[in-house]
Amino acid sequence: ETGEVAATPADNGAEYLSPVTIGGQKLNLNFDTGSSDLWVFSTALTSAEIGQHSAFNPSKSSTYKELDGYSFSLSYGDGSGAAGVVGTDTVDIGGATVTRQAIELATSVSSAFVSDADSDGLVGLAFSTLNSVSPTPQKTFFDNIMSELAQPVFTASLDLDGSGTYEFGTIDSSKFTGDLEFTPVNAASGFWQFDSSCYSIGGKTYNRTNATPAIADTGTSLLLLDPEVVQAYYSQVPSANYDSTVGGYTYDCSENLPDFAVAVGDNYMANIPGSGITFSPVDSKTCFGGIQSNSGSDVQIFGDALLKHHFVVFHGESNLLGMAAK
Ligand SMILES: O[C@H]1CN[C@@H](c2nc(-c3ccc(C(F)(F)F)cc3)no2)C1
Repeated sequence: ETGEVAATPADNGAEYLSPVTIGGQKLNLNFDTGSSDLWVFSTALTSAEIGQHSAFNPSKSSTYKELDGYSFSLSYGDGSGAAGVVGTDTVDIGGATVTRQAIELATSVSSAFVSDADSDGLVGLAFSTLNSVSPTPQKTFFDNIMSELAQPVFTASLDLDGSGTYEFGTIDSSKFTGDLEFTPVNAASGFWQFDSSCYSIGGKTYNRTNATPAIADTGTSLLLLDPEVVQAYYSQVPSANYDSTVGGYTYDCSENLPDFAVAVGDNYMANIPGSGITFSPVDSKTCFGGIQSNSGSDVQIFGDALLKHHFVVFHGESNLLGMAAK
């Protein structure tokens, strides 16, 4: 079995959404390799909360089964969150289908999700150990389907031009160039976590002692690195400075930015060309960088700002992360 869906940029490229059919109802969901809950807007929300979203209506699905007394409550890195009830239903992602997938129906969502009008919820693709359902944590879609897949993998090939895809069960070699390099993942963290101990700026490589590990997180827009790395990068950008009003490093959009690369394990340097560093404009002449600080937290977050330049393989059986240029 295999499945393939488009990954379409939304929210000015801050996220990528893919169509998922649940109990015959189609929703546009954010595939998030940094969390492990599949949750959706539901008709239990108020019409003000639902707004332009598609909301799952359990009473309209002939295959939905409530998990009596089960609930979930989630909060994301940026303080947003959702909470509600849990059931199972048939979930189809581009043809890859799980018949009894736990789906988490939001009965409350934070304002940021209400105003993020394009996303109808999330598909968590980190490890099931991080699932938030009480009293019994539930398995992710990938965990449920892995044994049925032609290969126990899913891949992310994100692209701002709208050509991006998520695929389950196959590695499409037409989607990358050069070698696919695999790195061991520390699944005990619950994340797709690996070591990253060097980086390069404008082609000059720097080795690091006690670098914090990194995670591959398709649900994070930016590349959130240790402060010393971020300061080193923007020290090479004359007009760059930390602007607390926007909460990050900004610079003149006219700057000729140096290339940046960061290690994924011991045998892959993931490069971002200087022309691909900017995340968004702040005003007519100032730009906000895709490289920002993780504020000294104990993990570096390799989000879409990095991942969209690469073909990424998440190998569930051998806990490996594969990276290739494209
Ligand atoms: O928690 C970590 C797991 N992956 C990261 C993640 N963050 C979100 C998110 C999506 C949409 C929104 C909102 F719509 F703006 F509310 C907020 C957060 N989705 O994955 C962070």
